[in-house]
Amino acid sequence: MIFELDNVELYFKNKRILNGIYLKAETGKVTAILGRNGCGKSCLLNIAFGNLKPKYKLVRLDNKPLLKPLFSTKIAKYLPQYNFIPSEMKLSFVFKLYAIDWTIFIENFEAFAIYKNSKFKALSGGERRIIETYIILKAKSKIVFLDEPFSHLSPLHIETVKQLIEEEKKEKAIIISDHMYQHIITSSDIIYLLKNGTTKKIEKLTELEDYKYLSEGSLRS
Ligand SMILES: Nc1ncnc2c1ncn2[C@@H]1O[C@H](COP(=O)(O)OP(=O)(O)OP(=O)(O)O)[C@@H](O)[C@H]1O
Repeated sequence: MIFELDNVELYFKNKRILNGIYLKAETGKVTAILGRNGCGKSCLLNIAFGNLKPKYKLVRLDNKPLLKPLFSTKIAKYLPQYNFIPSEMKLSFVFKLYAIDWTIFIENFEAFAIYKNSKFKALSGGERRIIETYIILKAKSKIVFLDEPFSHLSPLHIETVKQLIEEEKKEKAIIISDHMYQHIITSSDIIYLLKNGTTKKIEKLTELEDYKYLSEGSLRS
């Protein structure tokens, strides 16, 4: 599947946040969006998913315009920055709801075995993030949006999530945004930099320094 987002213009009051956006993601690839705080990455993901209505936008799936919100097609899953699982919900129920195998999850995340009958609120911030990221990555879909999946995770868990992304991308188009640029660089196939409201496709990593997203020499360290 090929997902394209084109011609986006987003304003809040009179402030222009996004203009001249183009983004393409496809099955088998991880497409990343990098950019400074407040540049509009979350807005862009929300627009792509259909949660946020801008002044203009064009979404194409396999070259055909999509005229309804992407979420209504049920082919996409979206991990927001905030927790989306109700705090009173038991983990066993969450896994049943999304038709995800608890046993396989425990093979990857042994320490979570004790939580099967716990409520979501009993977990730490990072543990909640792992559950939500795992569910969004593993649930049935063709397109996955991940807004900051690495934040709050310890290094080993980041590596496990990166492996999951690598496995799931075989059957899905994955679009990811995160500030942990080293992890983005190692786990993505295509990178867009969001700057001054527009996307720039990064052909060489040094462009991240040229466009002042990274300070000079960051890529050498
Ligand atoms: N509902 C809203 N009303 C007004 N302004 C908003 C609203 N949502 C976002 N903004 C503004 O739009 C801009 C982009 O916000 P967004 O959350 O997309 O940034 P971001 O790149 O995801 O930032 P971060 O990396 O810090 O999470 C910011 O200047 C923000 O203040």
